Amino acid sequence: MILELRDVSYRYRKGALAVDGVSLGVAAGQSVGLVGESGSGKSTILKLMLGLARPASGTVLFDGGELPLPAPRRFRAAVQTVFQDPYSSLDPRQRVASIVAEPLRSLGIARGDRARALVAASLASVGLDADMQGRYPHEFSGGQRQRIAIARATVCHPRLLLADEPVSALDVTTRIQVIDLLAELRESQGLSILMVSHDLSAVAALCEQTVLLHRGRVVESGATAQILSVPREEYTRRLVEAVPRLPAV
Ligand SMILES: Nc1ncnc2c1ncn2[C@@H]1O[C@H](COP(=O)(O)OP(=O)(O)OP(=O)(O)O)[C@@H](O)[C@H]1O
Repeated sequence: MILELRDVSYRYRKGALAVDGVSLGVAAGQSVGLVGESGSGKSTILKLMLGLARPASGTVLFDGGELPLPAPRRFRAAVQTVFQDPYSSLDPRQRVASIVAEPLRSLGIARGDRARALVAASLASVGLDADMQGRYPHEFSGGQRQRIAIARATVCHPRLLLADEPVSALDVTTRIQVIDLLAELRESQGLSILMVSHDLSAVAALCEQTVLLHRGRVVESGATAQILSVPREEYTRRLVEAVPRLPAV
């Protein structure tokens, strides 16, 4: 496993358990969807996986060893993130080239010509022209902004991408394009993906494995196709029924 939670629990101050004995992991080459209704604990699990919160009990493992906090550089080079809102996640004062180069700078991976070449390659891999590098985020649509965010997250060739509702803020057509792009990067770069979503159809289109959360607990996990075709839990059935039209898995 690249990243794994083992029997992890977490409680916000004065609150009930937001994450209650959760075990899940992403192995090399795997794509996992983390699905659940609002408040089920998805964001908290992402924080725990990123080393941004310390579990009350249980262990977060990176490459089989306990993840030290703060997360070390080798973790940050291996695990990158894409967030839901492509409008707030890109610094409006920076040009695209500088935004995409950020992980190369902060992780000390590359500078100068080498960095420029990596940025150009990363933009090409998400379908953006090299001449867009000098522009600012406000000049782009939501879908293009999410492509820029994905270029930034993959410029340092991470092994695992944690995507937090990456298509929820996009319209339906753009959603499909961004999911297709993530699937393409998974194939071409051998990228593992953990996608958090409340939308089972997005998960069905990208993730072979699904983990279903309800009130901080895992209620189902396994092959996505299996979970969608034979939902065992009433909660899963409700989520499946809430999806208007599922693409073929
Ligand atoms: N900062 C916080 N302080 C106290 N309680 C919190 C905090 N953040 C989340 N919670 C609680 O923890 C539980 C899990 O929330 P979490 O945000 O992880 O769920 P989620 O599945 O990501 O929801 P959403 O889809 O709405 O983002 C909820 O009961 C929530 O109210």
